[in-house]
Amino acid sequence: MRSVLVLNAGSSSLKFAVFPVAGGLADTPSVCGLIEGIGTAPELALKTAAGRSRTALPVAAPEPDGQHREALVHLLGWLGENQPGTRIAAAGHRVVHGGERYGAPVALDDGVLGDLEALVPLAPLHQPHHIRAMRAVAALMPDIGQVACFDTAFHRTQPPVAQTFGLPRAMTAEGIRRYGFHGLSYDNVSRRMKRVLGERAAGRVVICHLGNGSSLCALEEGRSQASTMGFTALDGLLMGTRTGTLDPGVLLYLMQQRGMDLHQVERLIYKESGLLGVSGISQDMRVLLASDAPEAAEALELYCYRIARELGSLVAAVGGLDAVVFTGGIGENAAPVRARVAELSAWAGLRLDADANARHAARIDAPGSAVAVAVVPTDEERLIAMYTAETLGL
Ligand SMILES: Nc1ncnc2c1ncn2[C@@H]1O[C@H](COP(=O)(O)OP(=O)(O)O)[C@@H](O)[C@H]1O
Ligand SMILES: CC(=O)OP(=O)(O)O
Ligand SMILES: [Mg+2]
Repeated sequence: MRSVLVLNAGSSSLKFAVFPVAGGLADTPSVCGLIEGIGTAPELALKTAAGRSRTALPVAAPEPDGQHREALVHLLGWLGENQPGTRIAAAGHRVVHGGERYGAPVALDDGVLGDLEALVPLAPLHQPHHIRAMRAVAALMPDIGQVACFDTAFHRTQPPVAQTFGLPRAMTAEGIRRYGFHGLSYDNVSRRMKRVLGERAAGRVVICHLGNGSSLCALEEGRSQASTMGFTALDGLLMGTRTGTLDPGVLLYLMQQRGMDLHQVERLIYKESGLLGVSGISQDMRVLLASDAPEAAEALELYCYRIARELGSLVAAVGGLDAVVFTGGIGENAAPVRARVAELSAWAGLRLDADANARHAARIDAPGSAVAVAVVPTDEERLIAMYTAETLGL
């Protein structure tokens, strides 16, 4: 069956989903999963109608480009053997940074690839891996079309005041401004939240995308008005390994007084901080929630406190609050995080139904809560498949 292959390539993982397109785009993928541990001990984890499985993958190439290509070769080989009817007609990619130029999905060519490469310094944790996956697909399946779908695109509707730093205006004109990320997730959730929120979906809504990377987005009439992430995916909330908002004076201090160089600072703020750095235990929310260590509790409290403070800032940006939506691996699954954020945001009118929250129900606000609170699982892959099929006219 003609299908779209959706790829979301990260530093050590390749998430994928295959959506049949014959007779219209399927709602659910025929198969999805991820290859994780690329660079260490790669494993293919799959979800199909038949159930779940995990298989270790032999990978020989020493360098990351080669390993990503091998991971893709394994995936395509596996699809050929186990989903024999599947014919990949196109590939759609999640791309974290689209810069100033890309406000909508785009068919890939050498010019676009060059532009995306120029944005690598703005998203070092993500962008190089997307480009590797695109090159690997081009080498292995030269005849299929590829589409890049951008995390930044959804935020184009923000007013200039929400996009501007207090820098000299020439720098703003050069594109040094707030872009915002997780846009594919916000786009997808905003399309589906009406079912759960009714009329409030068109009001002032804050979506909390809480995953390994975490951010908030304030929407009005389903359009992005402000977000906690800025020029890069470092800004805003505390994350798995990223600091979130940090007084820039700390960076000057570390470089001037401690002699840290650029690479050390980059590693510190992207990879060694956040939940991992504060707890000293793990970046994984499941591990922290299960831990009795006071350091884990401190990291959790800081994570929730930062969300609640930023939520207050977004309420100010849109002048009120009608609904809050939780999504992402943490937002969808970590009831204690939702409970604590709601408790700290009681002033804004949030009150949770403890049982509904514990069950991860679609609506978790208590009767009489001034603000509606919902849990809406995000599905970035389905949206990428849709944009890919639309862009290529499949
Ligand atoms: N059942 C769960 N309870 C609590 N946290 C969870 C659960 N499942 C996943 N998570 C957390 O979700 C986070 C990953 O979120 P995800 O959206 O998959 O991240 P990303 O897409 O950025 O890799 C991890 O911190 C993980 O611990
Ligand atoms: C933009 C971003 O932070 O993405 P992720 O959550 O996948 O790391
Ligand atoms: Mg994610």
